[in-house]
This record gives sequence, structure tokens and C-alpha cells, in this order.
Amino acid sequence: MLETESQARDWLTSLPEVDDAAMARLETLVDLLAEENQRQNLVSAASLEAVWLRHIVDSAQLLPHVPRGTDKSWLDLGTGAGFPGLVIAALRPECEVLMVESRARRIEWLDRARIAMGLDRARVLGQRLELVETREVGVISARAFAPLARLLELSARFSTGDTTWLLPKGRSAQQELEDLRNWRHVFHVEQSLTDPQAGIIVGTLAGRKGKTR
Ligand SMILES: C[S@@+](CC[C@H](N)C(=O)[O-])C[C@H]1O[C@@H](n2cnc3c(N)ncnc32)[C@H](O)[C@@H]1O
Repeated sequence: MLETESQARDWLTSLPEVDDAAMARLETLVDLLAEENQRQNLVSAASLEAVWLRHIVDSAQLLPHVPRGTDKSWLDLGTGAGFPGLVIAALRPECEVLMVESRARRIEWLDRARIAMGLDRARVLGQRLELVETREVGVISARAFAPLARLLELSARFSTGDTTWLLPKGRSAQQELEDLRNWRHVFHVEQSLTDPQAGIIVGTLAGRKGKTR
């Protein structure tokens, strides 16, 4: 389990995709976030004190769960302050990372941060998820977006049987998965590296029960 800011940074630099340029993009994000958080309430002040652990690594820890080659297009739902979308884009700048966010000030923030970080292939879809045009993507992620059943209702249309789902769910991960009744899936819960009580739902979705895809 990672507990300190220095452990978080050491873990990050051990990832194969983290070179000096990637660290520089993340440093830019951390600096801009601290500044913007004085203008709008993006993250809690307490979490900003441990930003590498609570937000950067909490997002980056999704990457080792993505099968190679499936991350060409990545849809992050309700990116808000930038997590995990901006961190993923910083670490995989060659991927098309689409960040869905509906609140105007957050859309403006995400786009400004994206440009400052030099993320040419990342895009902010500034609208409600319900209005985003359907397309199939390789990875779907969502942190603190919606309860699992609702999340699948809203976003299954972007998934194929090969799409990897990565859903950090905090302490409710196992329970939300056990309560999921209406979907055929191959989901399991991975232990979070940043919180001993938190889990990440990982896997693929086969479809709604009673329907063929
Ligand atoms: C609790 S915040 C989490 C933000 C970020 N994922 C994180 O973990 O820091 C949820 C975000 O989802 C956005 N959101 C909620 N419902 C949405 C919808 N239907 N379409 C697009 N964005 C939505 C909100 O505006 C908010 O920024």
C-alpha cells in the first residue's frame, strides 16, 4: 500500500510509460490544479495536500489493468477536476482520451489544463454524457461518477465485448458488484494501491441479461 507523497512519486516513476516528459506534464497539472482550486472547488483542500497519492497515482494505478493495444481510444466519464482523464492522457499522450464533463467551469478548466500540458490527442466532450454521440471505445473509466448500475445504463452503448472497464469505486466496490443484477459481465474487484479499503472494478461487459448483442 502506498502511503506517502514520496512513495507515490516513486511508484509512478517505476511505470514503463513514465519518462521525464510525462513527469513534467503531471507537474504542470499539479501546479495548475492548486491554482484553479482557489477559484473553483475542484478537489478538497485536504486531498490537495497529498495530491500525488490521492489524485495522480489514484488515477495512474488504472493503467496496469489495461491490456496492451486496447487503449487507442479511452472514454472517461465525468472527468471533473481531471481524474483520471488528464492523468491518463499525460501518461499515454498517443491515445485519444475523451473526457466527458457537463459543468461549464469544469469544461473550461479541463480544456485549459489539456492545452497547457500539451495533450494534442486528448479532447474534452463538454456536454452531458446522455448527449454524446455513440462510438465504440477501447477503455471506459469513471471515478466518482455514478452508482454502478446507473453508470452501465448510461454508458454501455460505448462498449464492445472487448472494451476494458476501469471503475474506481472506493469502499463500495464489492457491494456494488454483488448487487448488479441485470448485466452479463466479467468484472472483478482489484485492490486500490492508495486506500486499503477501496477497490477498482475491472473487466468487460457482455451485455444486458435477456438481450443478445
Ligand atoms: C464527483 S465528480 C468526480 C470528478 C472526477 N472524476 C474525480 O474523480 O475527481 C463527478 C463529475 O461528473 C460530472 N457529471 C455528472 N453527471 C454528468 C453527466 N450526465 N454528463 C457529464 N458529466 C457529468 C459532474 O459535473 C462532476 O464534475
